[in-house]
Amino acid sequence: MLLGAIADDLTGATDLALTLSREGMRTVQTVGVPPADFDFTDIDAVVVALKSRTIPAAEAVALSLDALSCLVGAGARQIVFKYCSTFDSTQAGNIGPVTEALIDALGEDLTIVCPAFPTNGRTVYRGHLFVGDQLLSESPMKDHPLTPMTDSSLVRLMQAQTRLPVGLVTRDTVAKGPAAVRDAFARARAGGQSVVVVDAITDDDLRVIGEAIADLRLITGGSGIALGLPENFRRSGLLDSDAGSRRFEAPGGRAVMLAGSCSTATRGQIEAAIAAGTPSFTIDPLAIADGNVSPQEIVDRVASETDRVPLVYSSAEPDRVRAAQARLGRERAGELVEHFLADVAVSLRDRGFSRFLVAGGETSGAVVGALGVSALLIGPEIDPGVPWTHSLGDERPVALALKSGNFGGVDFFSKAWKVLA
Ligand SMILES: Nc1ncnc2c1ncn2[C@@H]1O[C@H](COP(=O)(O)OP(=O)(O)O)[C@@H](O)[C@H]1O
Ligand SMILES: O=C(O)[C@@H](O)C(=O)COP(=O)(O)O
Repeated sequence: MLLGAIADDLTGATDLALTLSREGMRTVQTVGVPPADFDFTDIDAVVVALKSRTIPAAEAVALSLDALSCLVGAGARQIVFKYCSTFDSTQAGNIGPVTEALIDALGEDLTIVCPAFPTNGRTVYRGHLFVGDQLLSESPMKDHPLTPMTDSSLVRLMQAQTRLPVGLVTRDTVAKGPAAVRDAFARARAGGQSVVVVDAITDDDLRVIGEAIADLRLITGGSGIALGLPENFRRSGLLDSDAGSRRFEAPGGRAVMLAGSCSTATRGQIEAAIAAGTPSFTIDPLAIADGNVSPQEIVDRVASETDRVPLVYSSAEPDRVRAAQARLGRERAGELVEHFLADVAVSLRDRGFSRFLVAGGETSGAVVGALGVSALLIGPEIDPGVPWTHSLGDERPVALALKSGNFGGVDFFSKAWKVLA
């Protein structure tokens, strides 16, 4: 085992695991901290998926430290703390507190912050995070149900969450190459900074940074920051370039799509799927709270759709989300939907469904947790950042496409099934 990663949500973990496997590392994703008897043989990278993005900071720290000690115990030479490419967090955390705990535990004096993922339009320039052509704070992320992002300055966002002094390495330096970036790190250290935001607007920038961070034991960022890491291990003779990946065999069986993401991208994908004739069932947190809809009722309706892959969704536009939250509270509204969709998934699996497409990071965490999946093998990419996966070590294996809310083209809900066919 060379590289260990701790991801703050499930879809984020899958995104990172896809990058690492595409760059030639034999990668396994675990759901939660692997058990003591987990077999790390023939694995180059392990990505531990937590559900720690929006839980209380102290719990996120404790879980992340557990994951760290497991990964370091298994031999990981480098640790990546993976968070969202849109820096999803609140002033209380959890990116700052977790980074601080990991840097302390590893006894390191410097780490970087780099959520850039240029392929999906996330770029960092002069420390400001862009989503496509918009600043983060002007992007649809300003209306996220759990982590509305209202600032775009990564230095300010990070500094609000940590007592560690935060600095910045700008694109001008990155453009000069890895040695210049390493010099900038040395200057940051000398100036007492232990966290530096690093600009990146292209994959080439990420590969330059990747080379410059070869000796950092802790790296924090989005999946893009992992682009250049496998090459470091190859260069130092630790990673076998011929290591074959394990065969991906998705179980056959009935399929369903479950969406709890309210992102603009997911809502567009739902609209396109419905327009194309997908049987769909919408659920609403207020209806769940009032007992006006039950998982069993939805399961019966889904099971009766035998011609096309049905879609169950709670996704709604910001006004409706705000109305539900005003009555139920932000957390309860989210939990009601997550539990509902998780119950639907479990009942469908009991009825023989074995292929699940889930939209939304928190939603995926809830569904996969309820299905009792403990590890995932990464399969073919559907769209950037989203692969098919299948469960490992399960008596009733399932195929899972776990879509980050913001990812995927407008035809994602039909393309996914073509990729699996
Ligand atoms: N109609 C709704 N009203 C309020 N909250 C909702 C609604 N639908 C879904 N949610 C909640 O919004 C959150 C969406 O987060 P997540 O699943 O991570 O999606 P994304 O990947 O887009 O961030 C979940 O907690 C989900 O349960
Ligand atoms: O980095 C990203 O954007 C994703 O990998 C990610 O973390 C997804 O989170 P959700 O949007 O909550 O699914």
